[in-house]
Amino acid sequence: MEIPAGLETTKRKVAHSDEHGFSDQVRVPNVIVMVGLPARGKTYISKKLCRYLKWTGFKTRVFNVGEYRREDANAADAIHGANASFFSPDNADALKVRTESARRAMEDMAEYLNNGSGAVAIFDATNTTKDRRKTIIDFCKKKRLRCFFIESVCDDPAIIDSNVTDVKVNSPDYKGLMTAEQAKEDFMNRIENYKKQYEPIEESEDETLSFIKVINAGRSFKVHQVRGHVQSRVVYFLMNIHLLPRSIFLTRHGQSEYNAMGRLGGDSPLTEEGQKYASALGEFFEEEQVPNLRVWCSQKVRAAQTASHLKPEMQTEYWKALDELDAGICEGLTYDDIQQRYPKQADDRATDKYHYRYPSGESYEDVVCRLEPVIMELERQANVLVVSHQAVLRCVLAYFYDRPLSELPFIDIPLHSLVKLTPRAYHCDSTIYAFDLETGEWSEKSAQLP
Ligand SMILES: O=c1[nH]cnc2c1c(-c1ccc(Br)cc1)cn2-c1ccccc1
Repeated sequence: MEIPAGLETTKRKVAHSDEHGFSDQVRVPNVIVMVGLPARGKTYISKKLCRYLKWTGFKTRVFNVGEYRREDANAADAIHGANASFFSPDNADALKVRTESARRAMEDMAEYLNNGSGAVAIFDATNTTKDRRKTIIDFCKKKRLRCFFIESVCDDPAIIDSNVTDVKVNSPDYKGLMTAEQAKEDFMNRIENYKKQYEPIEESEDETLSFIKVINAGRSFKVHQVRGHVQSRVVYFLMNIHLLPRSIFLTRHGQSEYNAMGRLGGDSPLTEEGQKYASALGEFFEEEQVPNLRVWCSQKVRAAQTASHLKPEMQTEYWKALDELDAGICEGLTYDDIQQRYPKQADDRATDKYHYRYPSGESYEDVVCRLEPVIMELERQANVLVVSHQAVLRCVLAYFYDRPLSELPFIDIPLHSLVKLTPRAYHCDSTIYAFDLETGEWSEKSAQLP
């Protein structure tokens, strides 16, 4: 009997299980293993990936073998500093310390994933030999962990040079031991030592291997056997990030009628004061002359009015995803109203402000979820100004500042202030410009946030 098109029953989705018997249906902890010569951005990728995965709700931690080695080396005292000779393949003592450090890091990783409720562990080390990778694969099989390799291959001298200059010369390995020039030269020798034994990943080494090769900081990729949700999110993230210097500007709308009345949400216009801020914002970017600035604005009237003083050629785009957290049945109320009418709601919100969802409304967790595409597009872009709302900017700043989600709902975002974020290798420089309505002046505060 012919089944009308579209009504055929879909086959019951059988849980896909790979050759290790890991099925997609159960939570399989993920190990992400970095591979690459020194100064190929392994720690850069590890930190950035960890920050992104944590923000999207995966409990993630980086295990950096260099930190373990420095602990062991200090304890052993046998090895002086960690200059290039420490990394010579002929230095048996040092090799012992390095192997022991890697072993300890792997044990801690398995503990974190199997007993510490971690979802993802990132193993940040060179892992440049087939032997070392085989050890890791066997270890993960034994501990029932899913393994994904990220190899960073880079032969662009400019990128390597920026890496050594930006991060290596300040490495704890050299602290106080030598000048920046000496440190740079020593580090180039360390790289030569690693090159002697470097075996790039090849499919032939293990046909079940899941890996991505990132070539020259994302100029091209080779992806092989991606398995599961986390690995596909990781691949997607790596294909969207870039190293180009740029700034991200964040501001709330100017004061609105509802702000002045202490009312939540709504879609009210700006007050006189709010309009003053909007006009000052236009003047700020008239003077700042930020190259190719893109303007992203929520679809609320108060935000659109705030962005209306910016030059038309700045191509303002309106994103619904940037709208304020929806307070549901509490929209338009003051906090006192809520305390009177819905005391239990007020209590629940105070108990867990991040997960609390307003009836018929949203939670901060819901806002993070709808902002993920905005964050991904911010990673792709260059200079962007975001004109949005308090709850939304708390989520965006928590991402760039790497704040725990529990702290996110408490990040301070005053009205009439503009945050300029400049992402660096391992942290974010940030400048806060506060506009004073009385004097019509901007004051500036800089901070290097972790
Ligand atoms: O591929 C590199 N080779 C040398 N260095 C590098 C990279 C990358 C990198 C790697 C993958 C992707 Br997707 C994007 C950037 C970042 N960095 C870096 C540069 C300066 C400071 C800290 C890190």
